[in-house]
Amino acid sequence: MMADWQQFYKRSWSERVDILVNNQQLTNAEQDLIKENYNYIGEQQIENYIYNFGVPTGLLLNLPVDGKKVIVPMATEEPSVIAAANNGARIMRQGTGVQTKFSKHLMRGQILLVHVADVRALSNYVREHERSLLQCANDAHPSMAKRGGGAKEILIETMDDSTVAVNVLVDTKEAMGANTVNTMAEAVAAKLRQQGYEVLMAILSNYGTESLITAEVAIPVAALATKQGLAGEEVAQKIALASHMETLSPHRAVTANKGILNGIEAVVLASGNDTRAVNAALHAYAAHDGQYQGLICWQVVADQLIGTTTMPMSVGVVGGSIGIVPAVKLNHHIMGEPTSTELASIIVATGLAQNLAALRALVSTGIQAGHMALQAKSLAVQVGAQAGEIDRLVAKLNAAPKMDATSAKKLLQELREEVTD
Ligand SMILES: CC(C)(COP(=O)([O-])OP(=O)([O-])OC[C@H]1O[C@@H](n2cnc3c(N)ncnc32)[C@H](O)[C@@H]1OP(=O)([O-])[O-])[C@@H](O)C(=O)NCCC(=O)NCCSC(=O)C[C@@](C)(O)CC(=O)[O-]
Ligand SMILES: NC(=O)C1=CN([C@@H]2O[C@H](COP(=O)(O)OP(=O)(O)OC[C@H]3O[C@@H](n4cnc5c(N)ncnc54)[C@H](O)[C@@H]3O)[C@@H](O)[C@H]2O)C=CC1
Repeated sequence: MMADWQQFYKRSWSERVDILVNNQQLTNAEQDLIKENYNYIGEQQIENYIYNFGVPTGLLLNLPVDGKKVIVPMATEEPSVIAAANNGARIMRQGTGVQTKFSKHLMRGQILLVHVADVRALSNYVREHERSLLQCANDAHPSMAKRGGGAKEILIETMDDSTVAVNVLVDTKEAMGANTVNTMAEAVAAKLRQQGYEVLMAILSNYGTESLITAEVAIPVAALATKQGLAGEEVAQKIALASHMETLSPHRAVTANKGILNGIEAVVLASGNDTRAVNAALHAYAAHDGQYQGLICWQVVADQLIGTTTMPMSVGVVGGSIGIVPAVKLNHHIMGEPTSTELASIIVATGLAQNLAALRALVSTGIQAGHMALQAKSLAVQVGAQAGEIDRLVAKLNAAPKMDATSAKKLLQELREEVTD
């Protein structure tokens, strides 16, 4: 059987599908699913391609960011995330909206040297030859310098007495820049090798400490009042307490950051950017003070709830899969063709909206009320409800004392019996 899979990657798509079907004994319905979701572009993007896995995409409406109200496509499989983001944006619109600022916007390429006999001599060499090393980086990808970007600065970082990172800081303009920076870093690595240095590797760092964005939003506390009768002032104070809790407990902070990522990752994915790169950077930054903490801080100042955050955010509006995938192009069009820094601002503002809605729910009704009401549709599908049955089953589930698969199955059965009666 293993023989079938050998050189799988060299087979045509239809041969690959046949091998899969035969070996895993796929049903006709499963085969149809694969065939219906074949996509020519997907086949060019990845290896051992079989089919495109769809992620539902919905809209976050009128996200208030830097004086604009942006329509933001979010790609996520999780119920209630998009409703919550809209809820957060609705509340934020009653305040200042989100204001964002980048201090600088550079990507770091690391050339990692080992067994350096004389760190000071290396340092002197790099300082004396900074201009030619930067030129070497820029010659490896000249178009970036032509558009005003390119390698700008070199930083030496001594890790121990024989291990050194030579960091090349690159302005990648509208691209996220991973491939560009890697190309430049490898060129500088070759030059350092010529000088006799032992280069272990040359690769960008996803920890975007030279690409930090800060964001702030102020909301009148009155805007946080709940339908259930909790006063806005009380909700605001509790949100601030919840935020403080994230500085005390990494267990709580990880969950809060997961909630922030509900929004951030959905926009990163819909915009064709690299979710793993953003995720890794955010988690590292959440621990930059020595203890893992929540990425967003909420405080009550006079009659306002103030949300602030600083996070690394390296995303692009060109490059990678962005220019290739029609749905990604569509999403950029829906957002109004943002620049790379505008997209970063939209992503961070979505994180703020998401976190605000989650914390407001957590400190008032609890998360399950809103979340489970929206989860009901997925549960209905899970237990086998057909298109014409879903809305009625959801209504029954929302009125039921329990919302789980057992009750959903029972209610679906009842619903079908009602119809046949
Ligand atoms: C679910 C809601 C929004 C209900 O909220 P609600 O107050 O019961 O609903 P509402 O009908 O009054 O609607 C309020 C607004 O929410 C939006 N909204 C409401 N419904 C929809 C919908 N169907 N589709 C799109 N938007 C919707 C919409 O903007 C609406 O305003 P309107 O336009 O009516 O003026 C609220 O309970 C909420 O925000 N909950 C938070 C849910 C959440 O965070 N879900 C993520 C999953 S849980 C998780 O993964 C993370 C977590 C929570 O663990 C993180 C953490 O611990 O920090
Ligand atoms: N550790 C990581 O994060 C890694 C990520 N990747 C992947 O790399 C890809 C991103 O790399 P990039 O270098 O961004 O993409 P890329 O390799 O497509 O390069 C961007 C291209 O766009 C061109 N360009 C056109 N107009 C531009 C403008 N206005 N500003 C900037 N560039 C412009 C550049 O010259 C360059 O050729 C993503 O697919 C990512 O998943 C790859 C390796 C490692």
